[in-house]
Amino acid sequence: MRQASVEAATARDTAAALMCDLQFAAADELLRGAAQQARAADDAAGLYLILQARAEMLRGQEQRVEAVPVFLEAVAACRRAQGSADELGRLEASIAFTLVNIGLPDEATEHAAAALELSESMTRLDERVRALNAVALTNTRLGHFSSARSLYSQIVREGRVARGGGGATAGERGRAMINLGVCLNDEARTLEPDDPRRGRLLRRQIRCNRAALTAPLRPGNGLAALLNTTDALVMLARLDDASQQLAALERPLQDCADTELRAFATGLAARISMGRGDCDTAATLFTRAIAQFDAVDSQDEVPMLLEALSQAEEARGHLPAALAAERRASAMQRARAKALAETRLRVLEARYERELARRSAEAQRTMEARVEQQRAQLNAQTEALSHAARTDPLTGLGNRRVLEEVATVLGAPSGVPFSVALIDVDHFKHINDRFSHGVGDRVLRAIADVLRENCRPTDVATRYGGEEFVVVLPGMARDVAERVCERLRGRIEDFDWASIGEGIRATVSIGLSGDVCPADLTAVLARADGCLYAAKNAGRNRVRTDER
Ligand SMILES: Nc1nc2c(ncn2[C@@H]2O[C@H](COP(=O)(O)OP(=O)(O)OP(=O)(O)O)[C@@H](O)[C@H]2O)c(=O)[nH]1
Repeated sequence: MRQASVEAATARDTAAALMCDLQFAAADELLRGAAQQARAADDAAGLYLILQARAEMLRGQEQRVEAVPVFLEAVAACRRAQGSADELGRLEASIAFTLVNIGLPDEATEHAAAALELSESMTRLDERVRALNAVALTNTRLGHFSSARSLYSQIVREGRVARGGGGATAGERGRAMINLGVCLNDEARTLEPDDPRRGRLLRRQIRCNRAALTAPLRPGNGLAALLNTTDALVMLARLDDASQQLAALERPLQDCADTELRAFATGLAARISMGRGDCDTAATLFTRAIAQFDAVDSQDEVPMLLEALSQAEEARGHLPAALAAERRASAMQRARAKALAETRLRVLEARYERELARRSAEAQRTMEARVEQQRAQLNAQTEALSHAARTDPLTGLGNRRVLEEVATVLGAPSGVPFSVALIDVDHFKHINDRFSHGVGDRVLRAIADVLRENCRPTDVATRYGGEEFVVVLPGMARDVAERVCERLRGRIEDFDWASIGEGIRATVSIGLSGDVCPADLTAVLARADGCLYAAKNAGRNRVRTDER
């Protein structure tokens, strides 16, 4: 993960402190502002930090639908900031949990799949187990019971391996066992009462919840596990066992602050009475359970309880009450379907918006990459053209243009003396005429190689034209330059000319103009040319310098 800005980290910490003081509105405002700044500064890592904090806060505040777009943007920012598999997996799992809990398991599928894939490379076992839990829960809600069951078994196994590895993983393991119980119960509900698999699933559910109680659970989760067991006993028509278990839970339930759990227990007691044919008590208890759920505005169980109440009222001959319960159940179901459709629409809008943002960012990146590629091509072409324009194609040495550039640099009053050697191949016309123009070319290339190999990196050897070369020797006094020229001449004379062709021999004459500082290169070359003329006149294959 890239480094988040200090501002983003500070905003996140300040918001966390505000949340601790239950100042959620202030925390939300702070996080929104900080997110805006991180977006403007293109600080993906900071944006991820802030959005994750805000999404978790909204989720904690039961504002699950509002949390979805924030989570979606957080995961995009986390990807851009090259977040780790643990970080990304946590976010994907959170999105899946959130979508499942708002009743949209279909929408959760994509995120569950991402969490599953990331779980392979997650290094934190608690995060990995949490991600697998999210995937299994999504599968349960989609009715993919068998894959959910095998995932839960995997989580329980991994949790057991990591038993020494900390409470967080053990907690996830306990939660996985409870969720497995829910999964078994959901599957049992899809089967006919006389299906033998139903009994097997419910008995396994009971075993599973009892096993969950051996894991370190939050108090509410322990009670939920026991109530789920009671639920399975009721479904198995083991009413006495169910009743006994419920009686044992009476005290802990009274002490428990969770009204929903108490309402759930009342509903179970109602179903036990109903199973025993005591419709009067059942009707009273169903009505109480509904009131308890209504008191905490918890709607999930109510339509089912209303339908059960309607049956109880009908059985006791209270038809208007039966009808009223049925009407409210169907009104609630309609309202729930409508709310769900609206929620789905909002989630889809949020995803669509994110997709648009992703595409436009992608298009921008593609465009930038293309521009960059074209720029690189252009630079390479310019470089190649400039190299070609400055290079003699036959020998690969610099050409006259390079010499002109050197002249401009050396013409500046830098105080650095330099020497210039004008080198001319002796009787080159004769070589061409006797051996061919091709051999002449090879002789020129060989001389260029000798010059290249025997000059310092700071010296500039160029082909001046035809069979003439110029070597500029910066910072070199005449007497030293003369020795260098003598060496060059000797190396050329001693070159293995027979390697080019039988009978070939080539020498050069060199005119040297030395200790020039600063000077006009044209004038210097004219002086060197005078020296060259002298060398030729003196019999060739020799060096002549000026001012001697
Ligand atoms: N093979 C070949 N010959 C070239 C090239 N450029 C110039 N020449 C030839 O080089 C020869 C130069 O001849 P001259 O100027 O008469 O001088 P020279 O024969 O070297 O005699 P001196 O300089 O007096 O020793 C000409 O015949 C040109 O055609 C080239 O790129 N390749």
